[in-house]
Amino acid sequence: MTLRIAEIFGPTIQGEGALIGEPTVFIRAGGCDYRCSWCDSMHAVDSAYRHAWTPLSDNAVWDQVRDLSGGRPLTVSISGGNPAIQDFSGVIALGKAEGYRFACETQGSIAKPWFAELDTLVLSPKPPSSGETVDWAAFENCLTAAKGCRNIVLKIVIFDDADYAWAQQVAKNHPDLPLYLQPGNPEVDPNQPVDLQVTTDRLLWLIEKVTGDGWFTPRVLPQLHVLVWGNKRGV
Ligand SMILES: C[S@@+](CC[C@H](N)C(=O)[O-])C[C@H]1O[C@@H](n2cnc3c(N)ncnc32)[C@H](O)[C@@H]1O
Ligand SMILES: Nc1nc2[nH]cc(C(=O)O)c2c(=O)[nH]1
Ligand code: SF4
Ligand SMILES: [Mg+2]
Repeated sequence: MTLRIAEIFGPTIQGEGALIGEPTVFIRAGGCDYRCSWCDSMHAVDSAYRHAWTPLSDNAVWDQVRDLSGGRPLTVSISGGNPAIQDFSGVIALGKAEGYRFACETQGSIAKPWFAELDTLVLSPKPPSSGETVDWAAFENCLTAAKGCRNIVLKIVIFDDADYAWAQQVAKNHPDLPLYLQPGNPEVDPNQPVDLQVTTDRLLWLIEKVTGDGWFTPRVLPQLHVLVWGNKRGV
């Protein structure tokens, strides 16, 4: 299988959601079926960056991950773009044979059989502020495809009150999925510093919404990598 890869980097720490803080190597797939207005990874989405996406075989991808991790098994995070456009089953098989674990981040718009091979599937359906509309039938197909994956979680980005209300409805419809909320980052230019006060104010706003409403099921987390590195790429 030949994969279109925007970047492979690490080891770093997983900055978001269920595996926050866990050492990981990222594989960022090139290409996405969405165009979220606030996407922080447009270099893996917009076809203007296509020239920088490298066609790599499963083995070539795996060799890079092994080199970056020094051959010591860790959790590999497959993100993008939408990695579900492509077939990562070969890479996952190569890694599992060497004792590595796999997590994948996807918006839940395309289901793939290889979801069942993952240790963690992060489904991140997009709220109204993204400008995208969720196809809930496709989302359900992702859940079905992932049967066998022990850790399926929801991660929702919240920019405003409408996103927050939407997340509450999603939580109601999926009470069995652990839910992680993260404030949206409005500053996504990799060449501009992030204002940490703005970042923590948005986190505080979200924490106060959740606690004020007595909504005690989600976990509220910052993007740890943004606090540490801002919008720097490759971390
Ligand atoms: C870049 S996306 C790639 C994977 C997949 N396309 C998805 O959206 O889940 C990885 C995660 O970053 C989140 N994200 C993207 N832009 C963001 C922003 N400006 N602020 C906060 N989270 C953001 C997405 O919602 C998603 O949970
Ligand atoms: N450290 C770190 N954590 C992340 N969690 C999700 C990321 C992503 O862009 O998919 C990401 C990323 O790019 N870096
Ligand atoms: S689905 Fe993910 S990668 Fe695609 S545009 Fe939205 S945030 Fe960016
Ligand atoms: Mg990111």
